[in-house]
Amino acid sequence: MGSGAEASVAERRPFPVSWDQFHRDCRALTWRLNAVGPFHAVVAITRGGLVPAAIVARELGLRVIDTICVASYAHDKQGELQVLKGVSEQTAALGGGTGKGLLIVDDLVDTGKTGRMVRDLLPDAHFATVYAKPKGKPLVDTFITEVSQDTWIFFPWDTGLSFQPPLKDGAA
Ligand SMILES: O=P(O)(O)OC[C@H]1O[C@H](OP(=O)(O)OP(=O)(O)O)[C@H](O)[C@@H]1O
Ligand code: HPA
Ligand SMILES: [Mg+2]
Repeated sequence: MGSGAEASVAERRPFPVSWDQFHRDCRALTWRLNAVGPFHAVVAITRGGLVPAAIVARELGLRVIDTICVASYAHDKQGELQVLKGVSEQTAALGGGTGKGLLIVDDLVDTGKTGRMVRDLLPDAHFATVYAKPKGKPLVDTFITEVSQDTWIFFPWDTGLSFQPPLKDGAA
């Protein structure tokens, strides 16, 4: 980097997360959220937020779950953020129009662009993510694990088991 250009996935530190680890981190997140709530509903930021939202909602006993559907990254490159769908009128009313008492969940904040957008839509909601990078951290109310900005998190739903060459054969 250094030229201002965004690093590709290959240039970043890989941080692979297993299903087990993700589940544990979501449960840890819920412990913190349980001390902050109660919440009327969970709002998942699609698509990555759907998985932690299901686990958090299960742990908190919440059954009203809505989505804000966004599109931005094409694999690792972030384009213009597009809101494809906002929360329903019913969910908006539960949050008094400003999101008070709503719990927004996403898998991570990176640059904070998505976080800023949801904060603009629902300024009084509580925004929680499982992972946070430094640039996005100020936008999140609660998170579990911070990773460096030059890290790329590989989520279990994006990855699969594959052969790893031994270290002595040149594996990183
Ligand atoms: O802080 P930011 O730089 O905005 O990046 C964080 C967002 O990027 C990823 O979603 P993505 O847009 O890749 O879509 P997906 O959830 O459908 O995978 C991730 O799930 C967050 O929502
Ligand atoms: O580190 C990341 N991993 C997966 N998806 C992402 N979207 C933005 N940053 C990341
Ligand atoms: Mg996402």
